[in-house]
Amino acid sequence: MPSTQSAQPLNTDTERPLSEPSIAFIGAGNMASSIIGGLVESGHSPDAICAADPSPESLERLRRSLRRTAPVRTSTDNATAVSGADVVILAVKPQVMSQVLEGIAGPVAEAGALVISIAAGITIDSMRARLGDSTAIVRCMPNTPALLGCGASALFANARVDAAQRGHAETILGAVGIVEWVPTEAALDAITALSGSGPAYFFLFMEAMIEAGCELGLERETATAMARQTALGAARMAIEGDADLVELRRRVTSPGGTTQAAIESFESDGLRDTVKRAMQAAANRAVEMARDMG
Ligand SMILES: NC(=O)C1=CN([C@@H]2O[C@H](COP(=O)(O)OP(=O)(O)OC[C@H]3O[C@@H](n4cnc5c(N)ncnc54)[C@H](O)[C@@H]3O)[C@@H](O)[C@H]2O)C=CC1
Ligand SMILES: O=C(O)[C@@H]1CCC=N1
Repeated sequence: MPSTQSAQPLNTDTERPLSEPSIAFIGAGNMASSIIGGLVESGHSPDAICAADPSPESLERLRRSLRRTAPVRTSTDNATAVSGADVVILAVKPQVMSQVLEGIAGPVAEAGALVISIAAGITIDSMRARLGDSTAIVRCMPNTPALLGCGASALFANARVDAAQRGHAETILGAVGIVEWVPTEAALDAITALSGSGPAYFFLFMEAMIEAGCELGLERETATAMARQTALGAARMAIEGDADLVELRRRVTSPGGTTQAAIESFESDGLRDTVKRAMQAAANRAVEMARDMG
């Protein structure tokens, strides 16, 4: 039988590859749990991951979500988790970010860690002001489908981030979906409005379709099953199909048929403008949240 030993050199203290960064998650809620789950399933050593959260309930939910794999390390103290980490992932709500950064600035500087923030609307400048000018920072906007490994994350790095650290950021977020680097930090506000908040738009559209289906006389259970499967099928065709979105739509739309009647109704009701206004509102809110943080 061939040996299954890792080809990479190992850190003899921990038996994990030297190239594998140790990662501290600050906040162990929904997004952190998704990313940790993806990392562990893609082969990252659980003992190279520590999650800190003051809420024992959050830590317990994280442990339960990882019940099929070896447990990650946990702590109720952020500074303890950060100590010695190569990468620190900030996965707390924007409202507590200021207090969190002040508590970990010392250990982050000491470890020379890369900081990756997934918080909406928290700028690199505001983090740098609390962590120090020399801190390597990546701002990331992921989304909740990360939970199923089909997330979409956009990344922007400050000038302190080196090539190896960019690689770490890509590997970590790549464990739960696709990753795109954006050329400016401002582009992240647009990304937040598109893919960060986007899953909720599709859920809302599906809710509206289910309600309309019920009004047309369907049982709710039937309407729900058909709407869900239609969303899945459309998403898969958009990604895996052989044509662009306009062509895929054209193929459903028989001239003078039912789809044309519906599309004309959407267009005359201003669906495209409705979407533009909603996404503008989301992007504006991201900018406001950044201003509130200062
Ligand atoms: N939910 C979403 O769709 C997305 C969320 N985000 C961002 O991800 C971040 C986290 O969001 P969720 O995971 O949804 O929130 P969540 O509420 O599920 O998790 C936040 C966790 O932070 C913990 N926490 C509170 N104070 C803390 C402190 N001082 N130190 C350490 N942990 C603390 C809470 O106990 C909680 O477990 C937010 O900044 C949000 O803007 C980004 C993209 C999508
Ligand atoms: O609603 C929010 O503020 C966060 C950011 C993107 C998705 N959820």
